[in-house]
Amino acid sequence: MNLQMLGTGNAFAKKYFNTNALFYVEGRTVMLDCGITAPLSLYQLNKSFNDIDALLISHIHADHIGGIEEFAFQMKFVHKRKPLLYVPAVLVERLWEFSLKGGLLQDEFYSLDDYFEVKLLHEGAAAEIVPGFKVEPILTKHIPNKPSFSYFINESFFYSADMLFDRALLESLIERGCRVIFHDCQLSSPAAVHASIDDLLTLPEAIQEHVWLMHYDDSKDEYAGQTGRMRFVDQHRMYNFE
Ligand SMILES: O=c1ccn([C@@H]2O[C@@H]3COP(=O)(O)O[C@H]3[C@H]2O)c(=O)[nH]1
Ligand SMILES: [Zn+2]
Ligand SMILES: [Zn+2]
Repeated sequence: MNLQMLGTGNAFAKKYFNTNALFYVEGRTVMLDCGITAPLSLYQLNKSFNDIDALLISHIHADHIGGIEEFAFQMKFVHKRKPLLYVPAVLVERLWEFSLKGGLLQDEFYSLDDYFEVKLLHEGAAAEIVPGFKVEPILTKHIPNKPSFSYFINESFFYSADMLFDRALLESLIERGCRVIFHDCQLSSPAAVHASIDDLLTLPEAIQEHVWLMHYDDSKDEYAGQTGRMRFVDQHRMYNFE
């Protein structure tokens, strides 16, 4: 499985773009989250939305879903194809009603299904969304009463969406065979709605070695050497994890 981040920054980052990912698996491309900066990042990589086979979303904040209107319009009117959209069932109505409907609703196009082949995911139920790419949605704490999902991929790779520090979850994933943890972070403390670097530094070094930090702000370089055994993920770099 190859992985390339469209961005590695937080919601307000200007240097690193929004934390959104491209997974390349057996000739297919899965996008995990499509934020405001995703269209420009794809363009910089010389890619188009037509290169995406499936979109998977974590939660409803613009740095994770703000690029979907352009994705939908480009697929309908430029590329004339309906891509797969995998969305946790609990998010599907609010994704349309509270976010996308304002732009996408027009005569003849009344719902998400008019733009996407919508497939529902369920918490804790792993689903092979393209061959060789199995995702287990895990409901993780982010904003009170606002569902947000992280994904355990192929029982070996954990991708936090936006989540508060959860030591017990990370320990249980390692016990289940997780070897790579891509985790959002807040560089400064105390953390409000993410895991702070200080939170993550309380993990034993044996777990820190598996942790790659993403969703950081534009002051990231000031934290070089202050992240224990944890490494920062770089935008647009190709990573291979088997
Ligand atoms: O209760 C709240 C809600 C939001 N926020 C900020 O807005 C951002 C929205 O995107 P995000 O989830 O990546 O990060 C969030 C935070 O930076 C916050 O600090 N406290
Ligand atoms: Zn975010
Ligand atoms: Zn968020």
